[in-house]
Amino acid sequence: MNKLTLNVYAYWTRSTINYFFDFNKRSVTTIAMEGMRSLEKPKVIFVLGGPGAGKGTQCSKIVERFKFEHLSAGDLLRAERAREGSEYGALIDEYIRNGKIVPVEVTCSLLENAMKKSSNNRFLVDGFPRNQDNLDGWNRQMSDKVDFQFVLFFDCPEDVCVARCLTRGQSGSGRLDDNIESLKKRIETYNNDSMPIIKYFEEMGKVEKIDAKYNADDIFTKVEKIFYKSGFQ
Ligand SMILES: Nc1ncnc2c1ncn2[C@@H]1O[C@H](COP(=O)(O)OP(=O)(O)O)[C@@H](O)[C@H]1O
Ligand SMILES: O=c1ccn([C@@H]2O[C@H](COP(=O)(O)OP(=O)(O)O)[C@@H](O)[C@H]2O)c(=O)[nH]1
Repeated sequence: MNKLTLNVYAYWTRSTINYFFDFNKRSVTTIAMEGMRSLEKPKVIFVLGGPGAGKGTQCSKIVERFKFEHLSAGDLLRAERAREGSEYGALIDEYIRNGKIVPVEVTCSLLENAMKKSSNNRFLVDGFPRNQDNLDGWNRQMSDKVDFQFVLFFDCPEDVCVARCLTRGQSGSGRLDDNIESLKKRIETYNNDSMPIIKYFEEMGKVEKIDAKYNADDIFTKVEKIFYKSGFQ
């Protein structure tokens, strides 16, 4: 056997050994972890608060810091409304303009599909559940499939909410409902239909409430503390 053949042989032997070691290392640690993670139910946090309370703004910060996936029920509905051929486009349009809450079958399916598509197992469900129909539908379709954590509630005075939404509308949000007529209806829906849901979770000791009238960075400092306390890194 000449020197070149010997080197090729040695190289091949080393590569083969390395391959099996790497494979075995992956199989005991990574594959087991991947397997365990896929068996775990996804963790879900509901993010609630009035229109313009800052839910979306804080969710973006949480995504960056804690690697959650942000599922805004409102954004999912707006995307479905805009989807060509959607059978729910006109219905969603009518509900959003009037600050009414879309039937849960539509919203819950959009949320479930988005969760199925994701490889993440931590979700911020933003702007849902907003009324008893939402909560009942979620309990029927989703509650067994997820590991619900708590409600993150951004408590914000009405006048601050209205001012923020109007500014958002004037700075080109393109939203049909960031105008004073729709806002009056959204606030009414929030007080009549969404507040009782927040109270229900509060009675279960499942609400983390944050005063949301301050600036976004100060609010996030409080949000961070809640997430650390709840075991998220
Ligand atoms: N803490 C805050 N202070 C002032 N403006 C804010 C704050 N949080 C969000 N905003 C602004 O108010 C508007 C509504 O915020 P957003 O996060 O979209 O609220 P929500 O998702 O609750 O409707 C946006 O234009 C956003 O930039
Ligand atoms: O679960 C949901 C979430 C939103 N919406 C509709 O979408 C609008 C906008 O909701 P979003 O959360 O995007 O905005 P917010 O009012 O909190 O600023 C609401 O007024 C509802 O008409 C709904 O019907 N069901």
